Amino acid sequence: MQKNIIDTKKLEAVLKQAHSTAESDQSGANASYIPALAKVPSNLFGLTAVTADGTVLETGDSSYPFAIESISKVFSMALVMEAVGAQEMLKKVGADPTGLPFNSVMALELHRGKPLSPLVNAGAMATVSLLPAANADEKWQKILDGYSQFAGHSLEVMDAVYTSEAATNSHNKGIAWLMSSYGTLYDDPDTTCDIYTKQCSIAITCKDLAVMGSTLANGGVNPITGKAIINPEFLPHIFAEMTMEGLYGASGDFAYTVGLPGKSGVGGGLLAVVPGQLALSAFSPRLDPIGNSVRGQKAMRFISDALDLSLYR
Ligand SMILES: NC(=O)CC[C@H](N)C(=O)O
Repeated sequence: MQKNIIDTKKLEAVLKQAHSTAESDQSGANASYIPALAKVPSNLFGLTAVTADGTVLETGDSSYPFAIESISKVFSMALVMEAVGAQEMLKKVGADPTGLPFNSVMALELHRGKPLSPLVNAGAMATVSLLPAANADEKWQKILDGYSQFAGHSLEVMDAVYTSEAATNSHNKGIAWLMSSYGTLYDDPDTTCDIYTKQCSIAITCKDLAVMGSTLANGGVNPITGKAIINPEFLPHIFAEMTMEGLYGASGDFAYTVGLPGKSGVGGGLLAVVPGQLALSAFSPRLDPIGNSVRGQKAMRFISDALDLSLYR
């Protein structure tokens, strides 16, 4: 694929400026509906950029492990498209914003159980349910291996987060069962919700996240390991969906101000991708009311402005 590699000296300087600009913002709060996430030190803040030719630039707390949470939805979407194709994803899960919170039951009710997007909880569980596997263990292994390939090394579940989330995920279980009642979930609801919960509990660092994103930026080839992880034909669908629903009710705001496909997680992670060029990641646990990292969004806005990265220019 055509690469247009950015000036890394400039990128490094901008990353540092973005960090010091966004750092003063102490607004927002850790996610508290998952008790383990409430305990993460709120003041942590890391930023990383990985270019499509594998240069890694980091600043702040970029090697602190945190839970991937909803950013996982992007990588499960990729793995499942690889297995069942883009048309099947579109037909069974959808590709539209819900206009409602990420765990909205009403969004499902309004569309006869169709989740609309693989990037909301319902759609992410539908996505997991579509992954072909002989049993739950094999399915989980496929997901964990797939994410590890994106990151370029073996990833692991954060047990404290998984235990905490599994003990408090009755709302997600309800969503899985509701989809099952509509015929829009394609595997056992409890098993599917459990695998989804586990995928959300995978530990990553800011650097891991930017490497995972750079694999998307680099035509599906991990620029660090050189391994082809995903067929490039799926990338435009992933980027489109990240743009439409990656930050839920703030996706439009993010497209308007940053102009890049993005994805947030309630663990405080945020990913943005410049196709063909680089991926940017942020980690800062304080979230806005929608569930997106406050400093992460601020930093991405700063970097996009400074380097003129919006895809809509
Ligand atoms: N937006 C998020 O990161 C939500 C993920 C979280 N695991 C949940 O299901 O609620």
